[in-house]
Amino acid sequence: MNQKVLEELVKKNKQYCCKGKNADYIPALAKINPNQLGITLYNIKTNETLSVGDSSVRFAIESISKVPALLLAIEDNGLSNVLKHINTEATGFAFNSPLNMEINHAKHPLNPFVNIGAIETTSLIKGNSSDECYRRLLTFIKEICHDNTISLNEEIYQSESKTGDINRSLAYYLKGNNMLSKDVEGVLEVYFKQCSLNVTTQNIAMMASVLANKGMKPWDNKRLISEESATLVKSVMTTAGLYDESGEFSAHVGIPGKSGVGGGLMGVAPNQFGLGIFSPPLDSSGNSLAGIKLLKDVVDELHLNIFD
Ligand SMILES: NC(=O)CC[C@H](N)C(=O)O
Repeated sequence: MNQKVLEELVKKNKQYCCKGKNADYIPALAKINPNQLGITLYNIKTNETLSVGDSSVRFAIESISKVPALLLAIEDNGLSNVLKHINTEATGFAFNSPLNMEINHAKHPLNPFVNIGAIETTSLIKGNSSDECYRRLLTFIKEICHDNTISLNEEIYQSESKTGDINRSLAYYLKGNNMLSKDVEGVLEVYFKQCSLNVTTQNIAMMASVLANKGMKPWDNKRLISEESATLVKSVMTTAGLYDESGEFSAHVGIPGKSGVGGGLMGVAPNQFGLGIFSPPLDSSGNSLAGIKLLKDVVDELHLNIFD
């Protein structure tokens, strides 16, 4: 694919920005300009980057941070220990639903990519204080995104924290059922901060390229995560990366994906590309509406569907 083809696809899909709605349960996200669409493709074979549209705009990573948090928790504890705390079942429920825990009287959160499982995941990151856990996660995110300038969006963090009572209820549920070993407010501080990091589509494409490249950073060929954890994470992204829209996404787009309510969307084309997309207006499941349409067009154009 060349620049011109990608520009055409962005132009074609820009019309969908007005069909979705910015997240507003985090008030700071409601204020973001909705008329934005950007994409970055990172080719892991040639190390070339292709970017079009609003690809250097910084936006809140939100739930895409659940991927690096899980990867770091696995690096810290080993995969089998993490899986003693969190299952990998696709839940089919909204990302913040308490049903992600309660169904089947589960003894663990059902999935690391819905909020209750993500809070549990964050609690598994090692550190002597919540600040140290956050710093370690930030360092890891800078490394996997190949960008040392990634930092906290203070306004979004304050907004998340002030309005985060559903997440608080999920964390207290975990604590009350002896599933959270750390203090609730400390874990939530790390979780709200990880969601409030400012990233670009370039950053997301780089992170996706490490997963596409079986855990090796394609830009320097050094291993960052184990192949085993890259494989596991891609699989969970395929079944649960887009919450209650994951089945539709897999059926119609056909690559591992992970979304965030800031409008970000990560796509992984194994052994080929890392993809990062940004467009703030969301569909009813909380996923970037124009972002999914654009990703589908790119996947079709490049024949990346893993089920083909
Ligand atoms: N789906 C999302 O991106 C949700 C992340 C957001 N910070 C929340 O916890 O509600």
